[in-house]
Amino acid sequence: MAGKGTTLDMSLFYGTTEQKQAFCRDLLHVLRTRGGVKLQNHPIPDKDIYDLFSWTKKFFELPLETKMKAEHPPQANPNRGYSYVGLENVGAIRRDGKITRDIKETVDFGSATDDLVDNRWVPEEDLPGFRAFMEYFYDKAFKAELDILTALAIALGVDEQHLRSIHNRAENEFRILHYPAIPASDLSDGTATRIGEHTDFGTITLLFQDAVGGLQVEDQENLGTFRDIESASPTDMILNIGDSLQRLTNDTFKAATHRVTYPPSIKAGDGRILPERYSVAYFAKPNRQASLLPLKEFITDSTPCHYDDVTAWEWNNARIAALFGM
Ligand SMILES: O=C(O)CCC(=O)C(=O)O
Ligand SMILES: [Fe+2]
Repeated sequence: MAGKGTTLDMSLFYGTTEQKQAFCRDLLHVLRTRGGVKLQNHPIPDKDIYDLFSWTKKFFELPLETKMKAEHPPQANPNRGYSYVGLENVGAIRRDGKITRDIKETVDFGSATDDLVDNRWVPEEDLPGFRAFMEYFYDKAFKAELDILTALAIALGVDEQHLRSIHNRAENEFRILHYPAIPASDLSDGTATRIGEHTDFGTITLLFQDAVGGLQVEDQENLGTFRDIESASPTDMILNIGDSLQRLTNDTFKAATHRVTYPPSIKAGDGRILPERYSVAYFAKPNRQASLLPLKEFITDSTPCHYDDVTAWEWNNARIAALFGM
């Protein structure tokens, strides 16, 4: 297998025909068994990712009243703008009905050319250059997304053009996250965490994290077992499968449950402070009007269709409403 374990070298995708085939095959294998994969030498330049983290930090370091100028509405839609600690609780979607608070603050963005909802920005003079950089990065991530979708289409033997065409409007969501420093003991009774267990709603998520750690993904071959995903560098791209790809592939891919908790080196009883953590997630989604009915390649006599027909937008809205306790 090319690459080590859960890390793959995406430059192979741009190499010879054999290298490209091997990369696609390995990508499929790791995603199906582990639920997530780390990509190195992917098409987003390292400098852009270092700049992304530096802008992210600058945003969250603004005074609260400045950040609130770009406030996320108190309800799920439109999912745009700044959510202060406590506004959104991913754990609210737990099946047992209990709420676990997420100790995080976030900003959600969409495409700059989205014709349905506008982004919410702090005034340019409060953080000059932030908006231009975020719009630039959104585009870079979109191009990387299309190449990864092509690789998945090749690996799965599905129509590459079709998969790309149902993602061609870039109706994606992009989020920067800051987990403030907190005493490890705050997480010990289960009423609070960094981000509760969940699956993402879209097709694939491209995730970047700093060196703090704490991200865990459920192993697809040992459900209930979560593996720590650590990045050698913030430029590592962590790729997860979301609900929409599970539906489109009729459960060939399962959406990977993940969460963020203590870094591996810190335990609840340590009396230590969890250092602050920054991460960035790019949620690639099908076009809002695209059907999430499984693709024809995944429906056979022995594997009937597992899902009803819903549009990507209907699915997104049903899932996101739960995060705001609606
Ligand atoms: O912070 C992270 O590493 C994960 C964030 C995440 O899972 C999300 O925002 O959906
Ligand atoms: Fe997530």
